[in-house]
Amino acid sequence: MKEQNITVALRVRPINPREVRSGARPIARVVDKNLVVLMDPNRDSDDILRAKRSHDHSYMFDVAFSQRATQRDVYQRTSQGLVSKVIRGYNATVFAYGPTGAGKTYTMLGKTGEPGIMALTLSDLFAKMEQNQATSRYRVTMAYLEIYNEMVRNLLGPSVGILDLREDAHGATVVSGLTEVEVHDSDEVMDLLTRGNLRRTCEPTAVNKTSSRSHAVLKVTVEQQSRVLNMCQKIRTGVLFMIDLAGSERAANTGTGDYE
Ligand SMILES: Nc1ncnc2c1ncn2[C@@H]1O[C@H](COP(=O)(O)OP(=O)(O)OP(=O)(O)O)[C@@H](O)[C@H]1O
Repeated sequence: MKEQNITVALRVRPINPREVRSGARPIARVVDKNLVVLMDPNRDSDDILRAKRSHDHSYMFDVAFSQRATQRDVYQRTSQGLVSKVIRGYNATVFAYGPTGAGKTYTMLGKTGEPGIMALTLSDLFAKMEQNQATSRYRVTMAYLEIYNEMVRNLLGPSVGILDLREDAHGATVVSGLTEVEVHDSDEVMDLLTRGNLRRTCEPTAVNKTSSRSHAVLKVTVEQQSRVLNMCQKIRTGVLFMIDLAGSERAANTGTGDYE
């Protein structure tokens, strides 16, 4: 894929048994890796009078995934390239949005045996740092928070308190009191993510019985310093944000595509 600063990807999730029972059928078709056709749900090939009035719509993305795409396919073609950049001191953000039940949490977090983008990214990050151990020294910290009803909550702290947004001395917005934990391998990260997720605010919606009602933000900070003795050697810091936004029920019901 051509080098660019923003990649927009679309993933079509498989239709679920409940939708099949209610008479739904897939209308999104991924054509040619980055073109998605939304077929007119009212299209009826037997109805000759209306055949010419079908309102299919085509949309282009940087990359599009069909319902057959695996978690690793999605990771490799969206986020894998960011790992070496974050290690070199660049900042990057990966976020998922879409209506409730679209598959954001599945894509970002995954489930047992099907790890999502967060776990796959961190696992590669640690593997890459291991390869560079001889020449570089690293320190990795992570923080995990949720935003629910306009309130910021710490998902890794000893207790789930409400945190304040403040400005630091350089005018940057910071979350005051956010727990930053130093991590040493991807197992440790997975353990913290799992514990943090148990604290997330969940509530069933009409279309998703395991709906996460909050935005979850994972912040991973990588500090890198050369082992070659050089007094002028600066520490390079790269920050990776991975965000699972809460999906709007209104968007799911109306197909407006907006989100809360
Ligand atoms: N690509 C997929 N393959 C298999 N199952 C999927 C896929 N995408 C989503 N699902 C399943 O669909 C259901 C809804 O997905 P998920 O909870 O990720 O939606 P969401 O977009 O995060 O919704 P919300 O905004 O309500 O939290 C879950 O049971 C999830 O496991």
